[in-house]
Amino acid sequence: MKKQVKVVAAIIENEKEEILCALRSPDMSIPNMWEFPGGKVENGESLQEALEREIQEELGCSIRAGEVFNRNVHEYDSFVIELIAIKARLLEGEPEPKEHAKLVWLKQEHLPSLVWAPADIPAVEELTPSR
Ligand SMILES: Nc1nc2c([nH]c(=O)n2[C@H]2C[C@H](O)[C@@H](COP(=O)(O)OP(=O)(O)OP(=O)(O)O)O2)c(=O)[nH]1
Repeated sequence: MKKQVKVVAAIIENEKEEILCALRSPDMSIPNMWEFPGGKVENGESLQEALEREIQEELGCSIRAGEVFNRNVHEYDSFVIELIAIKARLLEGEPEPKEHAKLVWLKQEHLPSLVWAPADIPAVEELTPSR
């Protein structure tokens, strides 16, 4: 059976109504694809705790994680991911790409212009206005 992972990902919006998008670096798994920053939930953590920890580690800023926005189960070649996208707001600091190749802030309608990790497509579609 394929390994199962539970991953939380942050949908962080700034005051210009732009959303933070992160490019996975060539040496990460699922390389060179865009994602919402986050990572795996560890044993004993709530979804919100996991997300707040991952963002501090990866982007060096603090957030407050809010409600779940989208949940999607996606089967990759070597594992199955449950991706849980959670709305979050910045509390302190500016996001810095400590592990990612690049960070960009994009308006919701421009999100589909990026090449997203396949597991993220439902969350991107839910965020994107239909016209
Ligand atoms: N963080 C994040 N990971 C995603 C998204 N979409 C998606 O398919 N993934 C995949 C990529 C990775 O295989 C996995 C998350 O692992 P990770 O490497 O970012 O998290 P981590 O820091 O906890 O993992 P590790 O390197 O310590 O093992 O989920 C997404 O939107 N955000």
